[in-house]
Amino acid sequence: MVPASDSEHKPLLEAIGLSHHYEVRGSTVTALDDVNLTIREGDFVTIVGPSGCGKSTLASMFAGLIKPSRGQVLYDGKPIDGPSRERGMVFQELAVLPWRTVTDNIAHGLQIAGVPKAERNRRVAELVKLIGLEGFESKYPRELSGGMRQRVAVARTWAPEPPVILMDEPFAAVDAITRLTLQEELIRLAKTTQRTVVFITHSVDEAVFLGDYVVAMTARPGRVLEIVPVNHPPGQRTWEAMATDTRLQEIVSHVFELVRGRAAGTQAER
Ligand SMILES: Nc1ncnc2c1ncn2[C@@H]1O[C@H](COP(=O)(O)OP(=O)(O)OP(=O)(O)O)[C@@H](O)[C@H]1O
Repeated sequence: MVPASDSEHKPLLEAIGLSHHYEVRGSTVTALDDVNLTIREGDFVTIVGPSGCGKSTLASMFAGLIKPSRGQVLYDGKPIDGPSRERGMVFQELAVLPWRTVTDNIAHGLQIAGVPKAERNRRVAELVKLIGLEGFESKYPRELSGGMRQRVAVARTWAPEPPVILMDEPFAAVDAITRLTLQEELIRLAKTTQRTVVFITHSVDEAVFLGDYVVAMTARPGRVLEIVPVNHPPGQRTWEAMATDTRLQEIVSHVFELVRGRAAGTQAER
C-alpha cells in the first residue's frame, strides 16, 4: 500500500486495490484501476490528474456515495458502506440553500445533528470569522458574490466538524483572484481546525499550493503514479512563495511532467 504521508498519525482513509467500472450503454468504462492509497489523520492531501482519470470517482468512494467494483475503501480501519457525518463533502457546484441566510446555511448541518443553539452560534461565529464573511451574516446567497457563496458552502461542510473533509474541485468555477484568496483561507481553516482534507483538482499549481502531499494520477484508468511530498510550512504558503521559491517551482514542474507525461502516453495507446 502507498501511504500519502510518512507521519506517525493513524491512517484515516485507505484505498486498497480499488478498481471501478461504469457500465455505459452495454460497454464498460474502467475509471480506476488498482488504486492503493493511505491518507493519515491531519494530512492535507491533494489529488491531481488529467480530466476523466477518476478523481471524482475516488472522492465519491471515500464519501461512501459509490461502492468500488473491486477492492476496499476504509475509514478508520472499517469498510465504508455509505455516507457518514464523519466525512463531509464540498462539491464544485454550489451547495448553499438559497432561502437561508449565511448564518442559517452554515448552521444547517448543526441543526440536523441536534447541536444546542448556544454551541451552534459559537461555531457559526468562529467559521464566519475564519472565512472572512463578517458583516454578511444575515445576507442571502443571491446577495453574495460567487466566491462568497463558495465560502458559505465550505463553512457549511466544516461546521459539523467532520474529521475528514472531501473537496471535489470546489474553486473551479470562481475567478482566478478570488480563487487565490479562497485557497489561502482554506489552508488557514484546515490548519486551525486540524482537519484531514482530501482536495481534488486538475490544477497542478493548486495541488502543490494546498497539499502537504500531492497524489499524481495517471490518465484513465486512474492509478496512483507518485505521491509527492511538498514539505512547505502552511504558515509560509503564499502565492509570493509559489512564484519565487525554486523548490516549490521544481515540485510544480515535476508533478506537471508526471501528469502530462503519463497522460500523453496513455492517450496515444488508446
Ligand atoms: N456515472 C457515470 N456513468 C458512466 N461513466 C462515468 C460516470 N461517472 C464517471 N464516468 C466516467 O468515468 C471516468 C472517470 O470519471 P471521473 O468524473 O471520476 O473523473 P475526473 O478525474 O474527476 O474527471 P474531471 O477532472 O473531468 O472531473 C470518465 O471517463 C467518466 O466519463
